[in-house]
Amino acid sequence: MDTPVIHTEDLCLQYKRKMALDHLTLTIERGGIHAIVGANGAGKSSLFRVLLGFETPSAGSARLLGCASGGLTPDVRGRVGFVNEEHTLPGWMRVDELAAMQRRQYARWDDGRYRDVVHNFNVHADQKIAQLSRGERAGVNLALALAQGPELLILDEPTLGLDVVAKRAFLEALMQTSYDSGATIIYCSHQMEEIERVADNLVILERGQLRHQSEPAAFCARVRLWVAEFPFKAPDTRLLPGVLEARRIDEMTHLMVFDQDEGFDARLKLLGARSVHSMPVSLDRAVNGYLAKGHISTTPRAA
Ligand SMILES: Nc1ncnc2c1ncn2[C@@H]1O[C@H](COP(=O)(O)OP(=O)(O)OP(=O)(O)O)[C@@H](O)[C@H]1O
Repeated sequence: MDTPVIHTEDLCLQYKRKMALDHLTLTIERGGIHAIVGANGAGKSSLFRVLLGFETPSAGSARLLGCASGGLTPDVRGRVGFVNEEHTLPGWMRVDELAAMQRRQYARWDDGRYRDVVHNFNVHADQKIAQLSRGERAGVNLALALAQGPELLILDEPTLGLDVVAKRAFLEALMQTSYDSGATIIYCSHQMEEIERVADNLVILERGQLRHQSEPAAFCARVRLWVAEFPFKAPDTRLLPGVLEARRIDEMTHLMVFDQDEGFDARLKLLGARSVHSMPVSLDRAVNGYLAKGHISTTPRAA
C-alpha cells in the first residue's frame, strides 16, 4: 500500500498552557481532495506548520510524504506546494518574471498547466504582483503552485476574500488538477459549500483533536433535523440522545440530531410530540451543529 501523504501519531503542539494540537493521530491517504475543517483555533494552521517543519512538536510524531517533518529534505519540500490566505508573493516582480523564476526552480514545472490556470483570471503577464487584486493574486498563486507539479498541495483558506466568480475559477482549476495529475490536495476552509462541492474526504478537528473523518456526504447523512410539535410544554431535550442543537419556534421544537434512526420519532412521541418530521441538512449546518455541541454540552439547551 502507498505511504500516506500525512501521518501523525499522538502529535502535540503546546503554546504555554494552550494545546494547539492535542494527541492528534491522523492519516491522510494519497490522492483526492481532503478538506480539514474546524472552528477558529481548532489547530488547522498549527498542523500545517508542524507538518512543513516550521514548528517542532511538543510530543508525538508527524510525517509528510513518508518523511519526518523535522527533517524534510529539499527533495521532499520540492514535492509539496503550499498556498495560504495571504498569497504572499513578491510585489515588485512582474507576473511573467515570477513564473520564469519558478520555471527554472522546479524540475517538474508544467507550463501548460500554469497557462491553463492563470487564464481563468484577468491577469496580464506584464503586470506587477503588487498591482493585482486579491482574487487575481490568489489565481497567480494557485497557478504557480499547481504548475510546480506538486505531489501534495496544501491550501490554507485560499479563497478567503475572493468574489463568487474568482472562487469558482479557483475551485474549478483545483478539481481539474486533482483529476489530471493525481496530486493530493489538502484544503482547509470555513466555506462548507466549497467543501461540499470539491472534497472527497472531510476531516473535522476540534481543540487540536480529530473529531471525525469520512466522505462529506456520509457525515451529512448522519445528521438530521427533526421538527416536532409539542402543543403544551417543550420537552427537556437533555433526555434525548444525539441532540446537537435545540431551538423552540412557537409550538415547534427543532432538533439537530446526530446518529439517530427512526426510533427517535418514537422517543419524541413518548415525550408528548403531536407531529414529527425529519429532514436532511446541508453540510454547513451539519458541521456547525456538530462543532457547536462541544460548546453547549455543559449548559442546558434551549427548550
Ligand atoms: N504562536 C502562538 N502562541 C500562542 N498560541 C498560539 C500560537 N499560534 C497558535 N496559537 C493558539 O493555538 C491554537 C490553534 O491555532 P491555529 O492557528 O492552529 O488554529 P486554526 O484552526 O488555524 O484557526 P483559524 O481557523 O482561526 O485560522 C489557537 O488557540 C491559538 O490561539
